[in-house]
Amino acid sequence: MTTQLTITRPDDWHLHLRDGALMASVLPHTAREFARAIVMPNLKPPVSTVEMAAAYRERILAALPAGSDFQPLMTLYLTGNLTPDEVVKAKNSGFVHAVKLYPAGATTNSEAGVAGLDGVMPTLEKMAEIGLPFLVHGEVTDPAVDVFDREAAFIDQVMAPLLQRLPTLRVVFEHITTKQAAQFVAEAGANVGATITPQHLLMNRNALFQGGIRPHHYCLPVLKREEHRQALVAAATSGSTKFFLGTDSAPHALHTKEAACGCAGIYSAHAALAFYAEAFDAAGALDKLEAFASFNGPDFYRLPRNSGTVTLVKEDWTVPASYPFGEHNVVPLRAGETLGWKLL
Ligand SMILES: NC(=O)N[C@@H](CC(=O)O)C(=O)O
Ligand SMILES: [Zn+2]
Ligand SMILES: [Zn+2]
Repeated sequence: MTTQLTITRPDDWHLHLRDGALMASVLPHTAREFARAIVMPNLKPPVSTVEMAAAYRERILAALPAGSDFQPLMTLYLTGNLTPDEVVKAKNSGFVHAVKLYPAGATTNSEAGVAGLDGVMPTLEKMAEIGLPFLVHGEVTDPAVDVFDREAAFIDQVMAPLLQRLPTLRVVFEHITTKQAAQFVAEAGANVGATITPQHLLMNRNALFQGGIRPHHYCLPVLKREEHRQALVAAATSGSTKFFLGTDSAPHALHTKEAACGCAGIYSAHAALAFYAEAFDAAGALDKLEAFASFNGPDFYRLPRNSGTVTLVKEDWTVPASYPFGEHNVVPLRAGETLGWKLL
């Protein structure tokens, strides 16, 4: 039985850091586990220009714990105003690594997103030309589509037509949650990859209603049936280079989760690698964790792999009931429960 695992220093390819005092509270968790992270731009107002991304990056760097060499990799929020010139500027900046699609109304702070892709085709064409990755929250927003079917519908209605139109566009299908998405990505060209979160590897939708309603298990895309969880585990542990680590750690203050209309987002940054180790261990695939966590992401983004290592040990520890989050608190995934893996 494996009791200790040393891997190349990993990165988180999908992270919400928020801003200000909230960011300062959660940033140390990510900086302890990861060398770099793709920082999502869904602030209010959204990070929609290179100038805004530069300023946000400076705020993150200023909030890092002393001695940390963590590097935030910035992204731009796709609004109807993002021009082809601005994506060229982004690519040339060296610190903006992608553009993010939030279909309007699909998720937290998506109001500024686009309703469809027709109006932004010149911008997407420019991205395909210069090789700037397009990160996609892949859910349709049509209220007539069942919430559990919105990702599968997105593949047929948006993702497949987009790639037919722009076959060389580099696309990351973010936080995939279904067997349809796993299969689509596996069968697509080398320009298409996907991130997978810890919660979608560890839980199915029963976790939303385990003995009562569980707001801290609610995220978007919402947890799916067990068959989908199994397909995601199979994809992550398959050895395919198309799938990589992206926690989608998305902190919300306790009172906004435990509410009549609670926010979507699961906080996992406090124990991200422990969660992935648990999922890969359960699948008997710990030997596949390093490529998923530390190689496939940088290779897709055409960035160097990290040097240095981190070590995980099979050792019980108890997750706190909450962590400070600015002047509030955030309830982490598995709050008050025991985890079997620990980052040294
Ligand atoms: N995943 C979530 O449930 N929430 C994310 C937004 C997102 O990634 O869709 C957030 O910013 O809170
Ligand atoms: Zn999303
Ligand atoms: Zn996200």
